[in-house]
Amino acid sequence: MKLGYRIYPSKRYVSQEIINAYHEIPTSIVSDCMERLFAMDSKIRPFHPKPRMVGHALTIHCPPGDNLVLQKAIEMAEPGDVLVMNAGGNTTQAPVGEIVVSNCIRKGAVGLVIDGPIRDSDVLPTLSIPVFAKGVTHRGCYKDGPGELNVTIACGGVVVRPGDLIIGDSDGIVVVPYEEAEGLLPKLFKKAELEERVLEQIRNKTIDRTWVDQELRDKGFRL
Ligand SMILES: O=C([O-])CC(=O)C(=O)O
Repeated sequence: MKLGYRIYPSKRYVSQEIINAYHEIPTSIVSDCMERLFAMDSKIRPFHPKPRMVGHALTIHCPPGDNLVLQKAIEMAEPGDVLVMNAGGNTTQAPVGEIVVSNCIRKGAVGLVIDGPIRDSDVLPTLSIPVFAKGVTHRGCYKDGPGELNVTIACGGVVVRPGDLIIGDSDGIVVVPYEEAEGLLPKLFKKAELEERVLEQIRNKTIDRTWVDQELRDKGFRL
């Protein structure tokens, strides 16, 4: 297929059980458990009061200032998809507003992530799915193309492939490679339990903090 005009179906979906399990875990823990290498740019922020989101990536690659193939992506979207769009990092034209998000809701998508801005910023927080984006502008996009769907993209400094797991909350977005989604779960739950134990020890004042001085000494500090 001709570069710049590739449109592929996505056939990779993790199970609903895996999606449900990720709903229990904050992005901070997922990110820590992947060595903090899969975090999207923190400039991509939620524009929604309840931004918790877990779904499989439907990837979109549009030229800056254009959203023609995003319109096609909406019609290809399956329930549970997160539409993830490389908009070229352009923050002067918004590919996504109330009409796009309402159409995504019609298709059962669970969220959108754009390395560009939104518009209709008063309305988007009132809709039923979150949008993560880099800012706001009233200026809209053209619909001329070209563009690509379900190809490997970069978004917010992370590689995203069709079907990768996209997890979002108030802290931002983390991407779990499709092949790792199930295998990572035990590590995530173990870390979540560990953090809960530490917080309990802080609350009941039994926390052991001797490791701080030990770590400093190991690094050559003279205390
Ligand atoms: O359709 C578009 O170009 C984006 C937009 O304005 C909307 O979603 O409301």
